[in-house]
Amino acid sequence: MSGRLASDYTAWKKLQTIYDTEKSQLVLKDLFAQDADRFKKFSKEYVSPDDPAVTFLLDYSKNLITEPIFHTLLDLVREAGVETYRDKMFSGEHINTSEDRAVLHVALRNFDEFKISEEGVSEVSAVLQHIRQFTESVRDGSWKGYTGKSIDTIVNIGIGGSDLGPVMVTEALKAYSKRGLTAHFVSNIDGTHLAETLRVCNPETTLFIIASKTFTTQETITNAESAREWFLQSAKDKAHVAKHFVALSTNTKAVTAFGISQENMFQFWDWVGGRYSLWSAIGLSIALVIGYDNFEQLLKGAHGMDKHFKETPLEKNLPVILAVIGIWYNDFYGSQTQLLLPYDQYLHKFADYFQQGDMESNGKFVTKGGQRVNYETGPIIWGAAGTNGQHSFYQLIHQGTKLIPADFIAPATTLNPIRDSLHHRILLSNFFAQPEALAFGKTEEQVRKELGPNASEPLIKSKVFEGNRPSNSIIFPLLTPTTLGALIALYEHKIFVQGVVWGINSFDQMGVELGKVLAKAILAQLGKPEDVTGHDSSTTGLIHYYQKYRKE
Ligand SMILES: O=P(O)(O)OC[C@H]1O[C@H](O)[C@@H](O)[C@@H](O)[C@@H]1O
Repeated sequence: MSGRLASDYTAWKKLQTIYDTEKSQLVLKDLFAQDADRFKKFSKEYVSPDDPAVTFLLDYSKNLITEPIFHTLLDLVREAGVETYRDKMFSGEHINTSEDRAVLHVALRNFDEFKISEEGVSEVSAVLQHIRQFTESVRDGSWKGYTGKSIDTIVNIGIGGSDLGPVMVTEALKAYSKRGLTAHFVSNIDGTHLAETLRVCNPETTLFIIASKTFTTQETITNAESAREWFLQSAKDKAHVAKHFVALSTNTKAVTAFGISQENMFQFWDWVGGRYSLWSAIGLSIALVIGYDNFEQLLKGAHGMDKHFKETPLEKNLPVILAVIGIWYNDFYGSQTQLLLPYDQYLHKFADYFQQGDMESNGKFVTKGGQRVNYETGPIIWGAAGTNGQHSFYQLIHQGTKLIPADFIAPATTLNPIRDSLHHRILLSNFFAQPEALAFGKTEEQVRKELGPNASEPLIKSKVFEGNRPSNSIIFPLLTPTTLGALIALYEHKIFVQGVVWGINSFDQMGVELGKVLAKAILAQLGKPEDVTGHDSSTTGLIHYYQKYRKE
């Protein structure tokens, strides 16, 4: 975030030379054969500084690295000033320079430990209390709807950062959720999303949570207005809106203009980025579903990781380790993508969540200093829950032509030990087998032996696995709110470290603007063909085609 080009750093140049000269020797099979201690050297156990029960193991030994490479990568982190920028973030400096804002999601889960003086920080605990009171009254049934019935359904209306975190976490912590309270999430402007949700809602017992940092996002405001219209068809009296609509926002004026009173508004601040906001009032739906105490555990788990990130030397600092390994593939091996593969059905939205978290943060081609980078920045994030991915895209990661680094993530024990944990043992056997297969493959010689002398040459070749495909493995005892908090914060800080090394601003999102502006202009032209002006022939042709069929 110094704004310097990463490729100008001495360590970067050194890494390039190492890559050019040593690449052919970086063979996992040999690296493991040469060093019996490789796993010991390249794995670390995280134990939360706050709670020894929050722990996981990161095994990064199946990466195309040696000790000198690892240390040169850490030199790069040092040279880029990551430690200084980390401390600036924690102290509330305005490191989001393009928007002149602090970046303080760590203040939302701080519980008064780090001293941060920024406007709003002192209000965090009051908002948490507000969340506690409100969630308790909804969950114990004392919050009543307009006909005196308790709430049994919540609908979070929000998009991007005001949707993805709550969706991911409520799915991940479903086992901790209150039965009898159903949560829906409406994000898409496509009327289908709202219509299909409202079909299963009862206006007397439904609470709408309008989640929008800016309270100006077209999708969210339109969905919220339509939900209010639907609600009033039954409730009739506008005064009833207060019992069924609450807002999560930084924009008090727009919230009150919408008709939601200030006491039903849960505040947050401009130093909370949308994709880092699940820890703020945006997490209200999470607290409603899993209860306030579990929500607080989630925050505490993240806080433990914040402390680890802030206080641990670089060579033992887990977000730093993940970040540098990612940089090694992204910038020297030319890998375009990064897989996130949780072997846990509860984490099936983890990759979706970090698509925004990582790609909106680090998908930038200009440094903070305004220079076009001459290297790759943020990777494409994708993934699916194991074992589903194995029956879908794993063919390509095993035998395709691309190098795709993968993070495998799994709990050692399951929250659903059906048939004496048989399912879980099968799941974990796959979690252990896949990184092994990727790393060590299967040689032509092995295939020949297996198939016998009559096998055809093409068949033999098609069954060879070249191996040498890298991965990290993360294994933790059980998926709990605290462990989940720590895992999310681990990846958040990894994104931070990479952004600093690449010299970009990980905390703005200018790239989502242009499409929005064009859509607004086009919306005004959709009526008549003669109104469609100022576009290329392709866009004009597409709109004209639509106009032949439009009914409304
Ligand atoms: O919460 P809001 O203000 O509705 O924004 C929703 C989303 O809008 C845009 O896509 C971006 O700015 C995202 O970062 C943000 O999360």
